[in-house]
Amino acid sequence: MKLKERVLIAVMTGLVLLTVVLVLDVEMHITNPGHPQPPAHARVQYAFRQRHLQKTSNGSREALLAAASSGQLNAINDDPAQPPPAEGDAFLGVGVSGGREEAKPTPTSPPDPYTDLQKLVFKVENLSKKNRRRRKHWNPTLGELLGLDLRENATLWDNFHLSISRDELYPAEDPTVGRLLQHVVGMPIAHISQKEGGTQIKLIIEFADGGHALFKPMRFPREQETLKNHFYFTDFERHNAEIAAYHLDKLLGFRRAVPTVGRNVNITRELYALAQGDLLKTFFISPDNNLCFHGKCSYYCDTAHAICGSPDMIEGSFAIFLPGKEAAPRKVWRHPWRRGYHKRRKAQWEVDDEYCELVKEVHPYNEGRRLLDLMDMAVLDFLMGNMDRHHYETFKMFGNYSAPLHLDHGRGFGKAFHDEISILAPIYQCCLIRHSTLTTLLRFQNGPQRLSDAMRVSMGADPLNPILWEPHMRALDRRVNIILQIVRECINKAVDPLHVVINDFH
Ligand SMILES: Nc1ncnc2c1ncn2[C@@H]1O[C@H](COP(=O)(O)OP(=O)(O)OP(=O)(O)O)[C@@H](O)[C@H]1O
Ligand SMILES: [Mn+2]
Repeated sequence: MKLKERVLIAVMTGLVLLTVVLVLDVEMHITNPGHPQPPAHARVQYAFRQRHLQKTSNGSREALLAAASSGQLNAINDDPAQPPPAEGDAFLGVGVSGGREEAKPTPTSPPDPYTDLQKLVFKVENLSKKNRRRRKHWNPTLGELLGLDLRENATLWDNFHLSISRDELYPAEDPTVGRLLQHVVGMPIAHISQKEGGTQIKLIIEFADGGHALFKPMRFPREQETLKNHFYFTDFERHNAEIAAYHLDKLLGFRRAVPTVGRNVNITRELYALAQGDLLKTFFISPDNNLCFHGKCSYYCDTAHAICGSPDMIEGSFAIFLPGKEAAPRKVWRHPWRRGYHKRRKAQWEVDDEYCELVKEVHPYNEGRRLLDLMDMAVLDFLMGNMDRHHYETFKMFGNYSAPLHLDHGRGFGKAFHDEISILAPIYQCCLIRHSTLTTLLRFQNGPQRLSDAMRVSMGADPLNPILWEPHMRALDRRVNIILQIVRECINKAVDPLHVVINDFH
């Protein structure tokens, strides 16, 4: 093509593009006659300035709330850039997840049904039926221990708190949790404050009805993986991991993770308008005109790592708050398989294959359910790739035979293509697994509903669905198989397989 022709084509293309832009512009004016909507970014700036002026001229809480209710701070509609929650069946469909869906590889060989493990599970079951000395299992609730009855008109919050039992945070079939999570998605926010302790920013949200939740904001899109040169202890927290972990823990039958739900938050109206003190000082408008904040904490609470809206809408996870520490104090335990939290130092369990023998000797792992609970925790953490299990907590009131709480999963689901086998160290070093957990894993291995299918259904109810990037879903199924392989190896080398698979009636 000659130069002259090329120039001509370029000019023509330019003209066509200009016409398209003009037509679109005219159309926008036609659809909004008389109500020229300022662009969303401009509205954010306006609201930010309003709040800033309010703060400097009159710092009183009343003035701020008045400003908020008068609409000055409510000038922003819900962000049109944020799509509405996906339809109920969207999670089943293909291609609805913004390109996250990928073609599933066809398996080359059928999955191993682990018939050897199935037979063993069956045997353990029969044996426990035979020597059924099954004393009535004592499983009190917080309500019972505190002497507080659940009245007819009890709030959903009270219902949840008082029904927490020694064995689990919520009963399997109870509708309260589902209702409470729905409630949290719609409830107006009344107060916010930063949660002290912990490394990354978290807000305590107080709702208009007095209930509380722990809010972790979104930092990255779902497909972003843990940065290659980051350790587990410098990894950024992921709000969607908190949500997914709740569903995973529930599907595994543990019910030890705090119920958590996703919600879109308007930073201007729901955070900035309510922020105070040091937190308020960290709000700013980014060069791209988005409303940001970073709060105060020991990791990533600075301008370079701010949480930014689009332009002021942001996703976050809302974990139902546990009962106050005054009413139901908790005990914090150091996890025996805690990692080094240091860029060079290793923990003892990483260099000592006999480490479990030491753990088995010490309280509270030398009796009761706790050692098996650590095996369950390893299953949960391995499935989501969580290496950040440094401590765990229990309710003091339930004593040493209570289930541990599964808290803090923000660093799960960071590497979809890497399976971190060392997370299973408690299992392969102790060669121990709870009978009910092994049964559940075999069920997911053999279907008809695989773990990823069950997760898809369960998380489909969340307003921020899809919660996980597809490769993480495939990782779940792959990792079920890995756990079963490791249990098989344990059984093959065990003197007595009945010392590996334990039925403790939980
Ligand atoms: N739902 C909840 N209700 C009440 N307290 C909670 C809840 N979730 C977490 N906490 C408390 O807040 C602490 C910090 O939360 P979390 O561990 O999620 O944050 P973090 O920044 O990851 O902390 P860390 O850096 O210590 O791992 C927890 O150890 C726990 O005691
Ligand atoms: Mn953490």
